[in-house]
Amino acid sequence: MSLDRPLRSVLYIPASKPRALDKARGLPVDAIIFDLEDAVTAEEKETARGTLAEALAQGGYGARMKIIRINGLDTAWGADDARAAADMGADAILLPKVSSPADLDALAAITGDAPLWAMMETPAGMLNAAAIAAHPKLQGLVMGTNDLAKELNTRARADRLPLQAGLGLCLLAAKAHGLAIVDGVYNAFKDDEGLALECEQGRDMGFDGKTLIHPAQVDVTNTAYSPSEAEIDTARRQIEAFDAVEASGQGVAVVDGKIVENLHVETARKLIAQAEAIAAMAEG
Ligand SMILES: CC(C)(COP(=O)(O)OP(=O)(O)OC[C@H]1O[C@@H](n2cnc3c(N)ncnc32)[C@H](O)[C@@H]1OP(=O)(O)O)[C@@H](O)C(=O)NCCC(=O)NCCSC(=O)C[C@H](O)C(=O)O
Ligand SMILES: [Mg+2]
Repeated sequence: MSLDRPLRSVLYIPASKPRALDKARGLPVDAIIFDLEDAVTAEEKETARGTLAEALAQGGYGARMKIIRINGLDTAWGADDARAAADMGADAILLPKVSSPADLDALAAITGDAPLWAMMETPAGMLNAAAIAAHPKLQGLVMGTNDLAKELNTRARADRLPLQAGLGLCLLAAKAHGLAIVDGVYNAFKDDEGLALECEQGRDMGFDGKTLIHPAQVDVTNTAYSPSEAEIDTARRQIEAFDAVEASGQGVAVVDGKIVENLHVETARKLIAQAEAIAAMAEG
């Protein structure tokens, strides 16, 4: 069920803010999370639902993936959000604070066949990541690193050492079940250097992209999560070299002093496909 679309930049937009909802129509993001949860005050929850329904009915979001984050089903708004979201024509519905597959069962009982995504941001969610990722309606995981840090009572560190166990468990669960997985937000939205470092760490770890809170974070993130020219060049040379040795009956090529086997060629082909998908996305 792996998604073949780019998910480098996944921008949260408070569903209560018409100006931000409009601005996103022109931003080069791969996906949008229309947020009814934490970015919306209790007083605005009901009206935000209507504002979002209007914005989505109006359209204009192009090829960007449209994900609606509802409130938890244990809140006063969750069930109504879920019913409304199922009718808004989004690509997925995102449930916050998923701690077990039963949370997704409860949502699916309301939303029927709609594809689901899960926020991974509780200690129980980390421990149950494999069972959550196996849910038949689930297509993607979003790391909620702010909530996770709060629950774990960690202190913020640039290397995110206190979060690594949780990030790793969720990555393993997503990969084992062919799900998309995007990293948590970087709160200091004016700090491009810190964001670039965190993106690089996330990409090295295997995330498909990063969630964002402000338009100023989009370009840094898209660049960090796109294959570079050097990576594309190496991938092409690996494919060519392997094709050549294979034609002569051998199974191992050497490129830049490193061996290239079948599995490396698979990775290289995936990287080229990713670059092509990004180019197609840019063309709209
Ligand atoms: C962080 C902000 C409150 C800053 O808002 P503001 O001061 O209005 O920013 P700017 O004046 O710099 O905005 C410039 C223009 O950009 C538009 N804008 C701002 N943010 C967004 C956005 N997210 N999407 C689209 N457009 C946006 C403004 O409207 C301005 O437009 P214009 O006037 O036309 O030039 C604000 O950025 C914000 O609210 N961000 C979202 C915060 C949010 O979504 N939080 C919840 C998600 S994070 C989370 O929950 C993580 C997870 O659950 C966890 O546990 O980790
Ligand atoms: Mg959260």
